[in-house]
Amino acid sequence: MNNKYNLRAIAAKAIGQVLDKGQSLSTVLPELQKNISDKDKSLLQELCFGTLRVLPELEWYLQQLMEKVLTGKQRPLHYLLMVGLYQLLYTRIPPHAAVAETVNGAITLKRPQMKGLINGVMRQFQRQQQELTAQVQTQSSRFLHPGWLLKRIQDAYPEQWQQIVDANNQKPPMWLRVNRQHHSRDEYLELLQLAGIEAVTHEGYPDALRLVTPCAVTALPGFDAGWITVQDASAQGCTPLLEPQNGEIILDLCAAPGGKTTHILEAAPEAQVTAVDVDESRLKRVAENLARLKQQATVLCGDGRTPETWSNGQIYDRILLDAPCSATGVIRRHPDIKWLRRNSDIDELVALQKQIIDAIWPQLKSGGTMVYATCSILPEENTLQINDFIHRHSDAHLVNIGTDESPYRQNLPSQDGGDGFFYAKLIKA
Ligand SMILES: C[S@@+](CC[C@H](N)C(=O)[O-])C[C@H]1O[C@@H](n2cnc3c(N)ncnc32)[C@H](O)[C@@H]1O
Repeated sequence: MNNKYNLRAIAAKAIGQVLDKGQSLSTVLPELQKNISDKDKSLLQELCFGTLRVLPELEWYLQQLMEKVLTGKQRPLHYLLMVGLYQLLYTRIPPHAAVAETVNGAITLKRPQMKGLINGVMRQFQRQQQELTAQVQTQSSRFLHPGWLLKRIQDAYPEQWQQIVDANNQKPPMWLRVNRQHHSRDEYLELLQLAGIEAVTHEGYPDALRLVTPCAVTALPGFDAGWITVQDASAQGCTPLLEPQNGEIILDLCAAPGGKTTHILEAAPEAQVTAVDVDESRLKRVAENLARLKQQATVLCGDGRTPETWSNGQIYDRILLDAPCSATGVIRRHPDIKWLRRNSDIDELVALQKQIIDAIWPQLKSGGTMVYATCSILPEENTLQINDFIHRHSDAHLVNIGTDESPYRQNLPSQDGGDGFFYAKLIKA
């Protein structure tokens, strides 16, 4: 046992902050990861992301194993038990170590008197594991999604919903975007091979490489020098559709943390790019990403609904609007989304997207291109949103980037492919 800290107790705290306080794991984890070793950081991440990924399953086991689930002041121990069961089910940690560390977590959580209970529940689970894991397969909790979201996915994709849910429940692949200012994708693939790192290409995304086994960025050749960026393949689809050209004035609206700003500048280094986002703290990451890639852009804090407050009347040649959305296409990367989002959020997000796209459209020049993108798979935020926009704007012409059936492109998450993502391309008359 580590005397300095107990990782299971830290994971239980993180899960409590997500479920009880509505905070995202990406906000909570950096603070809790301070003062722990790099090796332990990755185990902590695995425990937190993994537990939140399979939460309904763990909840169901605890309901079977305990007469009354722990509430109130004892609630952190409920989360500790979840972390404990997750280890037994989904990690290679030897079961005796998983049990011992979880039991010790009760001391760190200042409930030493509960050690016996934790030990008892964990051991009972071990005894009944086979039976319980078979039974859970007959429960709706096996889909690992909240009921409202499952229903929305089923309604929107009656044929494909099961595939989508399966993909959401997987661990995400790690995709890289090769900076073509330094190397072609195939040159970088060779550098990876020389470093003993296996990767594969994607036929739809010319700059993308998927690592067969995810690894730390520090192990990747030239990460600090900006040779590559970690970015999902689908997110890499925006820039080729935007077709940025050197010398053009381009707006990247809703830009933080800058994944697409930097891609635009890799494709058109002489473009004048303005990156705007409403969230000041997220904008710091845009500046950091630009610095790592040695790129220049104007970075502004502003609300997309009120461009008159920050744009100075500027008219743009091209606009990328990567709209705030439900993030239902990236659940495998952020499993906490399933427990942070509410059904009522969707209507609010649809209203916000509508306000932003309506407000920014007048800032696009005649003949200019706008790409509207989301990492959502819900039609309300995507096809229906843009259909509605086109009906209200006679000067908006849709470019067919999809199929004979639909002019849009809707990617669904897939195990070896990209995240769920939507793109629409509009030209202004
Ligand atoms: C999908 S994320 C953007 C990801 C980013 N484009 C990238 O590639 O790294 C959506 C962003 O919209 C921003 N946002 C939300 N509401 C906004 C608003 N009213 N005006 C401008 N930005 C907003 C959020 O702060 C968030 O950073």
